[in-house]
Amino acid sequence: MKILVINTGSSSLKYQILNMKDEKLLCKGLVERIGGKDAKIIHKIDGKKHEEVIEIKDHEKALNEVLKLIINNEFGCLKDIKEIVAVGHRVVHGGEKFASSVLITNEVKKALEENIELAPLHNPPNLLGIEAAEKLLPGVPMVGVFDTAFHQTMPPEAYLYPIPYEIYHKYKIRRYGFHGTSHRFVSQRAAEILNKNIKELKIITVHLGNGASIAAIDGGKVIDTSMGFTPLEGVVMGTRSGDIDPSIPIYLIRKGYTPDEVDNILNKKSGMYGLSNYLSNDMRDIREAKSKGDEHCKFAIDVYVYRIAKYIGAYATALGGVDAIIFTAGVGENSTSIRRHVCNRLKIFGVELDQEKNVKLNSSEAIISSENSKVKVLIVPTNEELMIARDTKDIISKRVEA
Ligand SMILES: Nc1ncnc2c1ncn2[C@@H]1O[C@H](COP(=O)(O)OP(=O)(O)O)[C@@H](O)[C@H]1O
Ligand SMILES: CC(=O)OP(=O)(O)O
Ligand SMILES: [Mg+2]
Repeated sequence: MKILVINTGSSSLKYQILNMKDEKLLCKGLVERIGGKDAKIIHKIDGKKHEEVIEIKDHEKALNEVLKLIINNEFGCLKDIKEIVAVGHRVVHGGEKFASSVLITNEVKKALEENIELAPLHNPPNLLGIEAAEKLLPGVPMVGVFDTAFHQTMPPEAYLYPIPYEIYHKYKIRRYGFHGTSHRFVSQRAAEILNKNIKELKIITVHLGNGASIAAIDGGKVIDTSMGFTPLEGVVMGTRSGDIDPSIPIYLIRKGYTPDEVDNILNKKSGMYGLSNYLSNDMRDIREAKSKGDEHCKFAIDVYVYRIAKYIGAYATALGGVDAIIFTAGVGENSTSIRRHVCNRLKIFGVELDQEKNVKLNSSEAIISSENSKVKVLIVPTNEELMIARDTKDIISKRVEA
């Protein structure tokens, strides 16, 4: 059973083909700079990389190029596109409607369109990806897997903002939470690694990618998470501010900035990029500059770490204890120093890293706390695509049975 997984951004499309008989990854890739004359396709199969730079005007053309590569004699992983039995799509905002993955129907698409306003950066490209796949793979069932779904178990005390109810009801302004597919994958995997029933575990998952979020998971269910109404709230991210005083945007607008300009500053020019004085949004560049004495980059890392530790402290309280802390995504999986700095601030909870394991087992799936640590600390590489493929397989199998 071969499944195509698609994750579309506003100017990018990531894809994977998995054989769900044994969950083997057959090929994967990324199209960047969709909409431009110099779009780039990076396609990988069996550790080999194939790159193309061509003009790609929209998501449909991008997917068309991807499908051509997938069946290419030299770089492909399928003989015929008809081998794809289903497509799983990452959809960022499912609103209050979707607490689990669904077969995509016209009604589901309508509901997604209604959610566009809630996630203007993420949902429109997700819909474009669905429409492109429907056109190019007619009749193939499609499944939507929502970033928000895993967080739908949050209690009202965590998802309600202290603003008038009429605003919540009228505009659906509440905490939704994102990266749910990743938090779900790594928490379940951590329970397996620890050889424990997830129902007995209090876990804090720390997803530090370009976007970043933290979740408090009690017995397998999310009770709180740091992203909110949109993926802008919470910890410091690559280019997003995370938590700030809500008066700041109002103040800037009164000073003459337009709402779009403020939106652009907070989503694209803030976070590590803003704090590093526009050096980079990439932790590797910031670390390097810090080691050469760049002050802005030193502060950027200090703020980044401090805020992550603050959230973990708050979530340990929310959970009434913590058994395991899981680091995942680009920074969480690959930055030994960020994990070290964060854990150094968590000694009050009995967190103790095994410094040697933290370095030696970097980027792999591993327990990196010391024998004496009261809290287990793990690195679990995330795999949102595998989770999406699993959900897609489950849903279409049920559909065939019914
Ligand atoms: N070796 C590394 N050390 C530190 N940070 C890294 C390393 N490799 C990747 N990263 C960070 O991970 C980020 C990308 O994370 P990723 O989870 O792939 O993000 P996204 O899925 O949001 O694009 C990069 O911007 C970079 O900051
Ligand atoms: C929801 C979100 O922030 O996703 P990403 O990290 O892919 O930008
Ligand atoms: Mg990601």
